[in-house]
Amino acid sequence: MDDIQIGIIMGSQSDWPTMREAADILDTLGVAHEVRIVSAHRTPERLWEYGATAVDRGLKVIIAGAGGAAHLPGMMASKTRLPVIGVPVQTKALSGVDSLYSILQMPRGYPVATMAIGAGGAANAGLLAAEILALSDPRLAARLDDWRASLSASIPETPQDD
Ligand SMILES: Nc1c(C(=O)O)ncn1[C@@H]1O[C@H](COP(=O)(O)O)[C@@H](O)[C@H]1O
Repeated sequence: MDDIQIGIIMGSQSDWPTMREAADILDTLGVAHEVRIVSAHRTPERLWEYGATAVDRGLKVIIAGAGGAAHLPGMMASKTRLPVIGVPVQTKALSGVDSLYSILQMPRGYPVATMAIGAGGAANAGLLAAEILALSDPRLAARLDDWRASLSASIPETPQDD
């Protein structure tokens, strides 16, 4: 794998079962990435440092997952001009709708590309990050094309009995 260009961050250890879906798809596509716990609420200095150094460290895309009052993706978008892809983590109390709205409703000027709630959203975050890198990486683009073709090929034309 090449230099690390994608950072996956999450608000808590408890987000990892969801966010590892993003890491898994990047592993499958051969895209180097790092994974960190960073919380706007609990580790604000860590968030500030991560955002302030992200460009100089060579990151190209940040995937940020958080649940509930999910300020992490938006605060990271405030701190770096790198594209931030937000993943709303499912919550017990409000099923992740709280996370979704927290991440989605950014003020004009600081966008967060917001995925679906939960594991599917995390996997799509990994894919979207890879698609962004593939714009300037033909070999990754070819791997993505292959991955998409094999997904299509795995879908039967008719429903099967169990
Ligand atoms: N939303 C945030 C932020 C943040 O946005 O900075 N930091 C932690 N959290 C979220 O709190 C939830 C519960 O965390 P715990 O399980 O650690 O209590 C997690 O989903 C995390 O993303």
